[in-house]
Amino acid sequence: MKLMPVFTSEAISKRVKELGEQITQDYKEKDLIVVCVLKGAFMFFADLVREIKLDLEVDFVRLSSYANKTSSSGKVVFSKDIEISVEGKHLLLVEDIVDTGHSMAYLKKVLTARKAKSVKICALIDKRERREIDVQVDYVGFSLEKGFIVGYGLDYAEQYRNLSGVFELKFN
Ligand SMILES: O=P(O)(O)OC[C@H]1O[C@H](OP(=O)(O)OP(=O)(O)O)[C@H](O)[C@@H]1O
Ligand code: HPA
Ligand SMILES: [Mg+2]
Repeated sequence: MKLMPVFTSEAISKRVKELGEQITQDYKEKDLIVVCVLKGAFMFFADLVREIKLDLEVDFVRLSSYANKTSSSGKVVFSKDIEISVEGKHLLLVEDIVDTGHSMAYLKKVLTARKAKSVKICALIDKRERREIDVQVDYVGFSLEKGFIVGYGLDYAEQYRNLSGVFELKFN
């Protein structure tokens, strides 16, 4: 296996700053909860919330997909739910990558049903090729057509999450 550089840590931090500025503008005077989708988003989330210059709350969710990783059946459940009551609050879901779209579609549906005032999605990477559900990614760090991506929180078999940059994993 080989790691091919895709985004350097410098490029990521520049983009995270821009996203933070945009989010800061959009959520002025609003009750905001920023939700980290574990585990992959932990690093992006930690950097992003520091670039959002607003009073906000943070919470964490973990989803587990019953699907095997190559062909998603779209079955998603919580393995850790958020703890803050979302009713009347604006939620920003922070993801590392949107791939088939099932995880975000599920989370958005469930949290909207709990009467959140709004539910938006911020993803470091919007990967288009395998999308199965049309889910709107409101804040996109980077768009990619395809490739298996690791680093900056993203894993392959739980490895590579601690890399500072983003890489494409080449299997041959
Ligand atoms: O758009 P989808 O096809 O639903 O896939 C995207 C999700 O899958 C990965 O999570 P994973 O289940 O690997 O958990 P992890 O974040 O703990 O690695 C990734 O981090 C996203 O959360
Ligand atoms: O490209 C990816 N990398 C890591 N995890 C993922 N989960 C869905 N797609 C990916
Ligand atoms: Mg993973």
